[in-house]
Order: sequence, then C-alpha cells, then structure tokens
Amino acid sequence: MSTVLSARSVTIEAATGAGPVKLVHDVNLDIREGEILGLIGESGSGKTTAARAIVGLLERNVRVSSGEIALRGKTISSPEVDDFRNVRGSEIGMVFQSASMSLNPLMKVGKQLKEVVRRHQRHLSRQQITERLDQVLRQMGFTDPARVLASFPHQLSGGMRQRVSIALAVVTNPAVVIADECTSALDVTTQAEVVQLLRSLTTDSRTAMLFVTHDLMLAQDLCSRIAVMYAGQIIETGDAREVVSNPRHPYTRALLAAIPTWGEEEIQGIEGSPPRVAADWQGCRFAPRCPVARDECTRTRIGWTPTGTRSGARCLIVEEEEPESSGSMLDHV
Ligand SMILES: Nc1ncnc2c1ncn2[C@@H]1O[C@H](COP(=O)(O)OP(=O)(O)OP(=O)(O)O)[C@@H](O)[C@H]1O
Repeated sequence: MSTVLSARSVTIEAATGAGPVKLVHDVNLDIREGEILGLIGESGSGKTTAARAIVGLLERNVRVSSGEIALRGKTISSPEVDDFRNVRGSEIGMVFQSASMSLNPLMKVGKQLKEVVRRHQRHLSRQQITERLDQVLRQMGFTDPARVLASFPHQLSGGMRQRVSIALAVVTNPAVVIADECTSALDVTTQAEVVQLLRSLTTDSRTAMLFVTHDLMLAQDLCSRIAVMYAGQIIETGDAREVVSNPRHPYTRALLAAIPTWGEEEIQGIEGSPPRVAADWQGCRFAPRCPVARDECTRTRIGWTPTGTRSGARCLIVEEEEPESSGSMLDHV
C-alpha cells in the first residue's frame, strides 16, 4: 500500500503576546491508502492543530515553522510552501465535530454539494454531477437522496446532517479525509452509524483517513493504527490493537487505566494536568505526572525508540527495554 499523506518533523508555532509558542513539536506521520490513523490525546494536546495543518486551515497566528507535509510525495506545506489551493476539497476532505461547521444553513443540501463538485471537478457534465450526488448520498446511507438534496440542513436530524457533511468531504473522491472529533457530538446509535460509514469509505474507496479523537476505545475499534499525542508531541504509535493490548508508554498506560469499566469501584484518573504550551522544554513532558519517571527523564532529550517496523515510543524506559535501539530522533509512524 502506498503512502498517501506524510508529515516529516512538523513543528507548528503560534505567535502570542508572550512570543512564539510551539503547539505541535516534531511530528512524523504516514497514512497509507485504505488506512485509518487514529490521532488520540487529551484536550489541548495538539490534535486539532496537527489536523488543521494538514488541510491548511491553521488560524492566522499559527504556522508550520519547520518540517513538511506531503501528499503523495509532493510537499503541500512547509515554512516555504503553502500549496493547499489545489488539494483542499479535491484531494483532502475534512469532517468537523459539528456539521454546522461544514454546512451552510441557508442553502439546500443539493446546491452545497453541487458547488463543491463544480469547483473541483469542472470536467463533469450536469448529468454526471446529478449521478455523483445520488451515488454519494446512497453511499452515506440515505435511501431517498432526492429528498435530502431538496432539504435545508435544519430539516434533517443531527445524524443526517453529519452524514451530509461527510458527503461534502468525500463527494470529490479525495485521497485523504481528516475527521476531527466528528462523532463526539452524536448519540451512541448515530455514532455507530457514522463510524460504520467512515470504515466503509476506507475499505470501498481505499481513502486514507486521519481520525482525531480523545476516545481510545473508539480509536481501537475503528482505526488500523494509533498515534498518541501528549503536550504537542507524538509519544507512542503502532497497530491499534497492539497499542491498546500492549501499551509501551506510561502515558498510554495511564490513559487506558483511566477508562471506566463495569464493576470497577474507582477510576484511576491521571494525577496532575498536562503542561501549558511553552516556548521550549527539556526532557519528557509527561515526567511530572509519570508514576515511573526518574530524575534523568526531566533532564535528557528523549529520542524516539522504534519498537517494530511502524511502531515506537518516546520514553527513556522503553529505550532501555529495546536493546537494539539507541533512540533515534525520527519517529516512523
Ligand atoms: N491560535 C492559537 N493561538 C495560540 N494557542 C493556540 C491556538 N490554537 C490552539 N492553541 C493552543 O494549542 C494547544 C493545542 O490545541 P488543540 O486545539 O490543537 O488541542 P486538541 O488536542 O485538539 O484539544 P481538543 O481535544 O480540546 O480540541 C492548546 O493549548 C491551545 O490552547
């Protein structure tokens, strides 16, 4: 399977009143055709910032300050390149947490979908556009596409609106879909439907997907691979089931222990809170909350330790457990 999207040593900075701060630090990602990479982490860990960088939707005071993001090997973002015009909407689709972020409340669904197709696929005839709209809505589970096309967003239920916003993201058959917490505002039944839809997109159309969530169990269920973020860094990656069944980083272990289970009297929350974004730091950012941290964890620069061909962790203890490794600075996700 070929790599569709890659991020290489991407650092993202925000200009603030107190000077530049690093929101995302040295992130490496690879997503292959038909693969769903789950990007997980607590609130404020930098997931949305990383996802928005991939679609070129960073806020005005935020920029990729080093590294590069490439689509099928072609750089689309780096400190020198900002080339999203031709890829956003056509090659990269985005689904947000709330359908209201994608849908125009004053325009019928059909018109909104048509506009996207006309903008990005000018070669299609009117008939072909009509056929494509019917096809994409059926793919999204609608049995009566004509009714949906003739509706305003407020005439649809929350779940239907989210399915329409997914249709908007995929109507041009993009190579990659970025889905940011797109199921978290939905009730459990609707969430299950949307998850099934996202899964079918990657199996039927071989779309690559970045699925941003704070829900580790959902990520395990939906995703082929997982990248765990903490305080702007990726601290562990690997096969989704492997990360959940055999977490290597103490933070991933703590996240799993914090998930409530039936019959458990006490949930083991993670003591303390994540550090605030800072200009720079030394050592492991999780060390102040880590139950197994030692002095050197806060003093040493922590490298990336590969634990398999496409897995690894950023932790001194994992480095010691992997005899072959000396801790490279580049994480291969
Ligand atoms: N434009 C900005 N300027 C300065 N700081 C920002 C900006 N946008 C985000 N941040 C900070 O960057 C950090 C990461 O935010 P981000 O939204 O990417 O995290 P997240 O993991 O997606 O969180 P959530 O799950 O709550 O959406 C946070 O500390 C946030 O306050």
